[in-house]
Amino acid sequence: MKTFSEFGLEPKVLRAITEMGFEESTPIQEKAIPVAMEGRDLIGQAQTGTGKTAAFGIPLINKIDIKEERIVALIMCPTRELAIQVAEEIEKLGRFKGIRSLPIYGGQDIVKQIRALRKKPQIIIGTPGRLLDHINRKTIKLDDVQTVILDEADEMLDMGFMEDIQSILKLVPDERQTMLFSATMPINIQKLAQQFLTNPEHVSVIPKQVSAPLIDQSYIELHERQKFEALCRLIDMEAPDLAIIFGRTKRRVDELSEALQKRGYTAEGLHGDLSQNQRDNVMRKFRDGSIDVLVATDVAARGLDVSGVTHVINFDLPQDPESYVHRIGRTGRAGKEGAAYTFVTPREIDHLHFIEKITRHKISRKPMPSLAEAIEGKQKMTAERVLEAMQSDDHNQFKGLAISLLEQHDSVHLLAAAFKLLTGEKKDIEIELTPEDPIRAKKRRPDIRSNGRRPSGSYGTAGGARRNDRPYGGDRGGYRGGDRNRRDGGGYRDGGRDRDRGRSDRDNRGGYSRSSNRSNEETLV
Ligand SMILES: Nc1ncnc2c1ncn2[C@@H]1O[C@H](COP(=O)(O)OP(=O)(O)OP(=O)(O)O)[C@@H](O)[C@H]1O
Ligand SMILES: [Mg+2]
Repeated sequence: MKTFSEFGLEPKVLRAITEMGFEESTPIQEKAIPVAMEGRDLIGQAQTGTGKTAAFGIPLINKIDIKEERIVALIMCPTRELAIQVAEEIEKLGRFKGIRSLPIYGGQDIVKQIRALRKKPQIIIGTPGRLLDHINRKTIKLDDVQTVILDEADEMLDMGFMEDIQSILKLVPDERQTMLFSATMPINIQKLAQQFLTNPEHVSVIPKQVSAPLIDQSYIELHERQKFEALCRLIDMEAPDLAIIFGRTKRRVDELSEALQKRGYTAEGLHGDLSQNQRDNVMRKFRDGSIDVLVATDVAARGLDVSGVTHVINFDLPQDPESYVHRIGRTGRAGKEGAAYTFVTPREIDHLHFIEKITRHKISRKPMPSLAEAIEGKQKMTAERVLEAMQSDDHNQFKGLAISLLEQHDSVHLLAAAFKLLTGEKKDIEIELTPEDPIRAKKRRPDIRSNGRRPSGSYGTAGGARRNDRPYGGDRGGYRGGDRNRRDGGGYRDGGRDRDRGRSDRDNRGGYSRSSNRSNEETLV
């Protein structure tokens, strides 16, 4: 892997990269940065968690003239949380150069945004709905934009976003550099890219499977009514540091997070019907570890980078292979390992096989965790917590109590009772969730995933992409990040009260309707 000093970047940009703890470039960065620095349009595809943000962020920051007082670059993201996160990374990369960037997304006070826009940011990172709002109010002008980036391009160009993106890009001069990035590039992105890109270079780092290599993928076959018990057992057995649980609908997420709380887990839900304030709070708590379990709709499937996520659990099977790849990609990031579990009801098995086929990765079957395994996991966890607490000195105040209790009671009984309390055991609380309908297998012509040249079922690298000659699997060399504290939750702004108007409502809900699920839209994200 190349070190960043080999790209010919400005010293101030290099310094920012070093400060972020990046030592070597990742494969997509190594390939995309030089192409982007030539000013060419590009389509960049690489597995989840492999540094695509910096792959476009670094050349962008390097390129911008610091004296510029106009908006010269536009980054579009499908969700608010992602816009916030990308803005943070851009901010860090541009810190020493003094680049001014601004996130613009729905749910935040528009007046506040207008005030911030007066400071003449050079880069806007936004969600399409709110961007259009500003364009219509003439508070954002795109006449001087020279670089456009669509993060999660396939999602952005999905039917739900297409119209907005078209309206926005019409206002950007044709003489510009346009870059698309995503871990998944369905073949139809080609047609769409033709509209927006000029002679793009395809930069792809997808060895043979599109999902990230360090994720251990398994599924558990069970009935709908067994899911909640299985989930609790799985969490107990696996004792994740941080886990994201994906549910199909907002109602599902609400019910599930409430049920988990009742059973004593620190869980909260994230979906597009919450206020921006609530969404920000949930994300902040998850990033700083004050909740261990995030229950979310697909609003959290794309791009979110929270370090310490060891587990992703698909409580409901995702609608399509792309969603599967992105959901599980919330773990196993930046060279770390992760585990992904998917619950599948008997009627959904075909759909699971379809996902396996398209992603070209076998998902291994695991039995439903037994009660014994769950109890063992929980006990181990509790013992670890107690032993950890013993290492620190701040339990001295309890020593007197311990001595006096031990004089009166049997030590084994005493400790066992304390353990019981500590495990927060609340198994007797009855939980009932509203059942969800099973996902039906959708037969998709296999070749729409491929670039037309590869065998059916192959996951398309972007168009005529040059396949990476070197498998990426297991190569952790590219990641020797220092001790970057990603869980500081910094930069999460308080949401405003205003709601997006009409057309940006999708953005306000933070969700995105997929063309394939239109009829089912209410229940999605
Ligand atoms: N060169 C590098 N060295 C070490 N860590 C890096 C490097 N580049 C990026 N990272 C870190 O890797 C993590 C994942 O990066 P990023 O979010 O950009 O992934 P991504 O490819 O966009 O994933 P997704 O497809 O899920 O959006 C981030 O925490 C980022 O800071
Ligand atoms: Mg990303």
